[in-house]
Amino acid sequence: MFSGKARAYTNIALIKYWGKEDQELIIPMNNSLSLTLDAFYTETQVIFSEEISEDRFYLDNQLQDSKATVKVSRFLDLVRSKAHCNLSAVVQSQNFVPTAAGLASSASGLAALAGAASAALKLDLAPEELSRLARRGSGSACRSIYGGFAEWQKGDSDKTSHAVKIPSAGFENDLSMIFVVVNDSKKDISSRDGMQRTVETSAFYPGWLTSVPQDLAKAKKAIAEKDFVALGEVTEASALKMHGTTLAANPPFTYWSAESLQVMNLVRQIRNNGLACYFTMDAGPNVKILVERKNETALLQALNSHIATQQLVVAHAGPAIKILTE
Ligand SMILES: O=C(O)C[C@@](O)(CF)CCOP(=O)(O)OP(=O)(O)O
Repeated sequence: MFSGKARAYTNIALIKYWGKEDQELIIPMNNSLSLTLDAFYTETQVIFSEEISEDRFYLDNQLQDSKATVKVSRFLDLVRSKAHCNLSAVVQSQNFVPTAAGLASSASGLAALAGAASAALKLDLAPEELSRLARRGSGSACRSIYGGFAEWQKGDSDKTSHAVKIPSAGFENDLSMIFVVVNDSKKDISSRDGMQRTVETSAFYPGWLTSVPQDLAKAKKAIAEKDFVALGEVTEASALKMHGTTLAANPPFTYWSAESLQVMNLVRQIRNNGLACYFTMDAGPNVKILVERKNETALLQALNSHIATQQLVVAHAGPAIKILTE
């Protein structure tokens, strides 16, 4: 019996990953840059044993259906082949999110799975190798191996496509990210499906792709110079351009709801009133607001005086993945 456990934190991209060059290997079309956060994480335990006849996957103590289990099994096959092991496993994943409103991310889940499974089989992977493995589970998961700021270098092969930590002299500790949980009933299009449709059909996609390198350079310069306004501006621009591509997809779609737009407009209004804050958006209606930690309370007050219904969740910079001893 071989057991391993890991805790991995979610990350939010400031320069977005949106589109794959290789679906199977999950090689992206562009580099991306993220901030790992402390508010949401996943703890996963993996037990390989001769006693287990087939892979089983429990999420928050619920046995998952065959569709979800197959995805986990395919990922475990990667780990088993690296370890020359053919044992089946039980996977127990627990999402620690302050609200059930769909904030759990595949990034923390797949990163924790990669950490736990490789630890169980004593693969002893270096962070870069663990990032490569997590990438095979979900692209953004490769960034959750690191704490603080991480850059996913797209590379052009399984070996060269992984994230690296961005040196930041602790700038991440000057930041807060506030999640405005916008409850939206309509079924989201998964990021995997959304980006595939966009790459294949959107007239705006090439424009997005050509804009990423300079945005990435701006973001890295802003981090190096601890320039919050520059980082916020390029973060908001990256999100708007990424989401702009979905409007020109066929069929067109958007992840934004009416409430999302209201919150984005409120962020602009608060910023125009003199409080530096910037939003970003991913594959859902929730709005994430980047603010300097010293202005966190002022921003929460401004938000609370305008939006009563939504939930606000405050996050700060989070740590690297942690392999937990049994
Ligand atoms: O996180 C970002 O850079 C931007 C997004 O969140 C925008 F929605 C995409 C994340 O995509 P992911 O879930 O990693 O896709 P997978 O590789 O198909 O599993």
